[in-house]
Amino acid sequence: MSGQVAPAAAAAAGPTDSARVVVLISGGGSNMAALLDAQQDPAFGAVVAAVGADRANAGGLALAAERGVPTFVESVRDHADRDAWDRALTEQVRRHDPRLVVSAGFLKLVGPRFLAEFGGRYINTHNTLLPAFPGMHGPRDALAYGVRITGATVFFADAGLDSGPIVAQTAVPVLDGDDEATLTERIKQAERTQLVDVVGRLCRLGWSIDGRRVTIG
Ligand SMILES: Nc1nc2c(c(=O)[nH]1)N[C@@H](CN(C=O)c1ccc(C(=O)N[C@@H](CCC(=O)O)C(=O)O)cc1)CN2
Ligand SMILES: NCC(=O)N[C@@H]1O[C@H](COP(=O)([O-])[O-])[C@@H](O)[C@H]1O
Repeated sequence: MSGQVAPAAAAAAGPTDSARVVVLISGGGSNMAALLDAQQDPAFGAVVAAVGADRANAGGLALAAERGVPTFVESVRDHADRDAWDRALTEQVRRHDPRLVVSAGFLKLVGPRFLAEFGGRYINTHNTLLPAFPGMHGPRDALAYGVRITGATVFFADAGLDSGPIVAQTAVPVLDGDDEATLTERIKQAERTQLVDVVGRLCRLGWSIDGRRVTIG
């Protein structure tokens, strides 16, 4: 994965100059909500153009709609096969002409058609310090292993599972007495701060990817 994406307008003076971002979710969308809060500042440099989900009961959809953000749902079960779903998701996202696609708790692996169009400008936030503990249950797996430090990772997604080039990481301690819920929530606090920072910098300054090396600006 290599390539370069230019910054948004030199001085993103407001929403009309901000980079368009599509956010993909499957659940409550607290990371998505943090981006909606951040974009209230015109200097943020990004605006959430749409929020998509793989299921209609994703709680974040209602939250986005309440704030006037267009939403869409593409469920795998509504399509003949996974490739048809991949095509449909790609078309839905394309409609919103994003500079950047962000997934946060989006519980589907996107396929080759999506990556052909958005690879290199599709980031995901994951609630562990990759490459440790990829997949659906990061905090649970970290707790079970007994690590003392975990955290969250933002990376450019590729065809693998949580294996793409890393943009940023933030460390979070595992405390005595933690269970999956307390650790997951502590990670989320740091994760949201990191995601807002990374999305803002990517959109304001642009980025380049050379192999596994990501450079912002
Ligand atoms: N091509 C890629 N797509 C996605 C990636 C990625 O790295 N490459 N990251 C995920 C997010 N993610 C962890 O951060 C993740 C999401 C989903 C799964 C998974 O096993 N999903 C199953 C179905 C699970 C379900 O619906 O309950 C599946 O896709 O069949 C693992 C990791 C976002 N997409
Ligand atoms: N690897 C998949 C996965 O578990 N992702 C995790 O889902 C949460 C979504 O929270 P949110 O819906 O409150 O933003 C996030 O913490 C994210 O790291």
